[in-house]
Amino acid sequence: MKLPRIYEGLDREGIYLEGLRRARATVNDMVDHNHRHFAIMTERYQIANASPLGLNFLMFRKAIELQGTPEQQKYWLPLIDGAKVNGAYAQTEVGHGTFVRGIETTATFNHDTDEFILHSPSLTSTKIWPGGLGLSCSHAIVVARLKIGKPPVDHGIHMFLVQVRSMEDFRPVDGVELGDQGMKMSYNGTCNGYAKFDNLRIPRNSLLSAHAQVTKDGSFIQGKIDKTRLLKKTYSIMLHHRGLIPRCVSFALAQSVTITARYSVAILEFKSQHYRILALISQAYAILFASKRFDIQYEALQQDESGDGASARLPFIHALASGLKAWSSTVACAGVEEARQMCGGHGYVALSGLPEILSAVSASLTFEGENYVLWQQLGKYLLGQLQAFTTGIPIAPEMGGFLTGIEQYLRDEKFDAEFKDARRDELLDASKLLSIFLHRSRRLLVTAYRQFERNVQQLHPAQAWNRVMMPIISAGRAFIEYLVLQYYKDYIDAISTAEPSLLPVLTRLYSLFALTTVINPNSQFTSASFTEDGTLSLSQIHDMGEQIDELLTDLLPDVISLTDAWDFTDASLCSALGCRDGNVYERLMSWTRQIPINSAVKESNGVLSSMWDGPYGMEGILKRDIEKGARL
Ligand SMILES: Cc1cc2nc3c(=O)[nH]c(=O)nc-3n(C[C@H](O)[C@H](O)[C@H](O)COP(=O)(O)OP(=O)(O)OC[C@H]3O[C@@H](n4cnc5c(N)ncnc54)[C@H](O)[C@@H]3O)c2cc1C
Repeated sequence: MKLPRIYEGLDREGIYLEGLRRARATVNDMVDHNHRHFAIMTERYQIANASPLGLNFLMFRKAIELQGTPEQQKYWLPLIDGAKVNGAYAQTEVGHGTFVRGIETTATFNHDTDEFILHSPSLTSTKIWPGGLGLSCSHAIVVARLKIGKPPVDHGIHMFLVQVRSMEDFRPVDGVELGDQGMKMSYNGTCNGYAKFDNLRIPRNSLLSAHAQVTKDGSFIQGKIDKTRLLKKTYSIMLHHRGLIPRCVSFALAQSVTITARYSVAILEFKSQHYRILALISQAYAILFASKRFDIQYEALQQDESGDGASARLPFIHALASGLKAWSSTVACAGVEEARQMCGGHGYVALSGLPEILSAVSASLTFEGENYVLWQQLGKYLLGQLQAFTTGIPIAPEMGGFLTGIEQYLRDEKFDAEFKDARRDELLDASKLLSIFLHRSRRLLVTAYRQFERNVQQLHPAQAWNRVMMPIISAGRAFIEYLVLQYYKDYIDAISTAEPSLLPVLTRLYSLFALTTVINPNSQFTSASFTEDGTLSLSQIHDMGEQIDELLTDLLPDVISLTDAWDFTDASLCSALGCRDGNVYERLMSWTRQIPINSAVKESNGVLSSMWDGPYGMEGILKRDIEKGARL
């Protein structure tokens, strides 16, 4: 029962060096054995940007793959794959995160020297947050405004591949100030950092030039690639990274429920524990199945070379990636926190592994598109599709099934929904459950659409949008929950022939996921949004509660198999509470005794000498002169 090394060094430098040690081990493994296992997730199943060498294979490589010329790719990709360079992706600035169009860093072409001058013109233009940039990166993709001519003409935002440290001694090159951001909620094994450029000269071929080039004479040439392919390539980087998040957060949630299930074996009979663990397990599976479906659609888009097909698909996939990312990270983050609470005080201690998983997953609410901004991107798409539908403009093929039938909602007709008078036992039927989610999603979309249409007659569109933002976000969330349930159902349908033995448990889990989304003790909005129009009755909600109870009883014997099925190793969980052998208390106390501060105390007869007689030690407090006459 040896204490994992990550708990040994608790100073900033120690934690970073531990992160680097682990990163080196995984990268060496990839290079030596020619695989890509850790290119997306670390050995602890965190998104690879948690590692100081992670963004090299993730964002740095992808940017060159999609935005570099064949020559640039030929030169750089082998260096990346062989870990001969370590790259970061530097887009965010102190003053500009979500608002990418506001980026201030400039790359001005200098005709005389055939170079760009990379410069941070203000405090707010300082690059901040790039993973690995603080201490570990030799290179970075820097997103900057391209300027050419006298007076300079702004050609918009472009990507530049920039060397930021010497390959000899790893010092920052002249003209770049680099630094670490210090301790964060999590991600402390890497060095998210800042970079300030002071007229740094970089060669003309630093511009990633697949789609736009600057010639020696300073001409700006847009690539000949057609508009759809250009859009596809530009969006692909974002879609790729955004699309990875559901998969990664499903693992984070699954890790937490695995730890909590193993910790809870003796207390699973408590209904609240029983309810919470199984609801969370069902969510982890729902996110995983949805992410698999997204991967298939993303891959199909990549393979689709036809102009029309790809251009029709792209907006849907973009909206899907935004919504799935926002939904899955929100659900996973709340779920990991719930799992932590379920372990009581032990879940709060670092040795449980849960605080690290929680704080890491909470970063995914913010990066790759802040969630509330992403909900709006989805909302914009949905409102646009509904408007197209109502005015007879062709809609995306993926939206056909959803929008066909929405006329009833637009006409305010009474609903004869197929679930309207569904009896108690019918409320477990997969198709009926799906139709409940479809109804709610269509209804909320029409509500938001109407409110927007009303407001936009009196206000500027941006003001109207702002006023209706919350209903739009609710409509987006309901749409994603409907899709996730649809994907879950498709997955079960597919598995019914491939793995029929899994069908009963996965079907129950599906129903539990759906019903606990409707009846969510933690969210009044959720239940209300299913019932407020009266189509689903209160007595049906009561029946759902009873069905949940029965599902919980049926699923109880499967809790451990459902979490073991993720097959996490003890080493990847790093949890005193969650090892496979279930030896919780013995391991917790064994690891606690091995924490360096406790070892030091033990070696000096049970007292940490610096705390007793050091400059601010306890001795000075307890043995201070007591004022005459004072009472203790
Ligand atoms: C762990 C971590 C790693 C990161 N790694 C990288 C990296 O490798 N490279 C990189 O370039 N960046 C990285 N980032 C930065 C990240 O991409 C940004 O933090 C993110 O884009 C959000 O931008 P911001 O921090 O400026 O927040 P803001 O966008 O300013 O958000 C602040 C608040 O304003 C709200 N808001 C903003 N715009 C709108 C709007 N239009 N409508 C409604 N509300 C709005 C948001 O909802 C939020 O509540 C990382 C961040 C984290 C936390």
